[in-house]
Amino acid sequence: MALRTLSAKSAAALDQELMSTGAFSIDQLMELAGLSVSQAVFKLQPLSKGKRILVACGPGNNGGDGLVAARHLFHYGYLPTIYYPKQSKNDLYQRLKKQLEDLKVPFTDDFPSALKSTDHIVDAIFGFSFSGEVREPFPSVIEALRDTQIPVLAVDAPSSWNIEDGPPSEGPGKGFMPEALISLTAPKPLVKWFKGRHFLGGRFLGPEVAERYGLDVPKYEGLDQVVEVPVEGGKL
Ligand SMILES: NC(=O)C1=CN([C@@H]2O[C@H](COP(=O)(O)OP(=O)(O)OC[C@H]3O[C@@H](n4cnc5c(N)ncnc54)[C@H](O)[C@@H]3O)[C@@H](O)[C@H]2O)[C@H](O)CC1
Ligand SMILES: [K+]
Repeated sequence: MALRTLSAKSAAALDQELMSTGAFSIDQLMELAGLSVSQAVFKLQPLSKGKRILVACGPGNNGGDGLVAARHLFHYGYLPTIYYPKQSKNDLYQRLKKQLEDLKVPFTDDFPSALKSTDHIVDAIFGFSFSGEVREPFPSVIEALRDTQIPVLAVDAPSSWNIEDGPPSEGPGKGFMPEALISLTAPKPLVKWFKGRHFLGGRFLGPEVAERYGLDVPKYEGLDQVVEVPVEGGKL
C-alpha cells in the first residue's frame, strides 16, 4: 500500500509545529534531512560505483539539505562538488557553506562542465515551497537534469514539479523524471506521478504527531535514517 501523502501546506505547518511546540530547531531538522539524503545516495551509489557526486543546491531549505548531505558524503569517502548559484546570506546557510569550504569541498559555477565529470547528481534545488515557472538561473539547470544520462536523486520533489499536481506540462521540467526520490518526513502528493526508486527519510517523527497529521511511519532497519518505500501502483 502506498504511504499517505502530505500537502505542501501541511508539510510547512508540520515543520512549524516541530520548531515551536515540538522544540526542534531548523538546524536539527535540516541536519536530519541532509543525513537521510546522504544515506539514500549511499544506497543508490555505493562508493565502488563511483565517488563523484554533484550536489545542485537551490536558495531555500531544500538547498540547505543538499549542503548538509554533501558534508556527510565527504566523510563517507565521496567526492562531492557543489553547484550553489543563489546563495542566501542567512547565517545557517553561510555556516553550512563554511563547513564545506573547510573540508575543501569544491564549489562550481559551471553546471554543464560539472555534469560531465560526475557519477551521480543530487537535485536539492526546490522542495515543497516551489511554485510558478522556474526563474533564472535555474531553467537551463533543470533542462540539463532532464536530459542527462547520469542518475539523479531528487530531494523531497523533482525540482520544477508542482507539489500537488506533479510533473509540469510545459517548461524546462517537462519530461524530467529522476531515477530516485527521497521524500522528507512524508511523501508529497506529487509521488503519485513518480516512477523510480522512492525513499523516505524522517526517522524522528513521533507516533503522536504522525497520527495527528495522518502519516505512516514505516519500519526503518538497523541504524538507517532512510527506508525504501513503494511508489503508487508500483512493487518493491
Ligand atoms: N521536516 C523536514 O522534512 C524538513 C525539510 N526541509 C526541506 O525544506 C524544503 C522546503 O524549504 P523552503 O525553504 O520552504 O523552500 P524550497 O527550498 O522548496 O524553495 C524556496 C526557495 O526557492 C525559491 N523559489 C520558489 N519558486 C521558485 C521558482 N519558480 N523559480 C525560482 N526560485 C523559486 C524561493 O524564492 C525560495 O528562495 C523541503 O522541501 C525540504 O527539502 C528542511 O530542511 C527542514 C526539515
Ligand atoms: K529537489
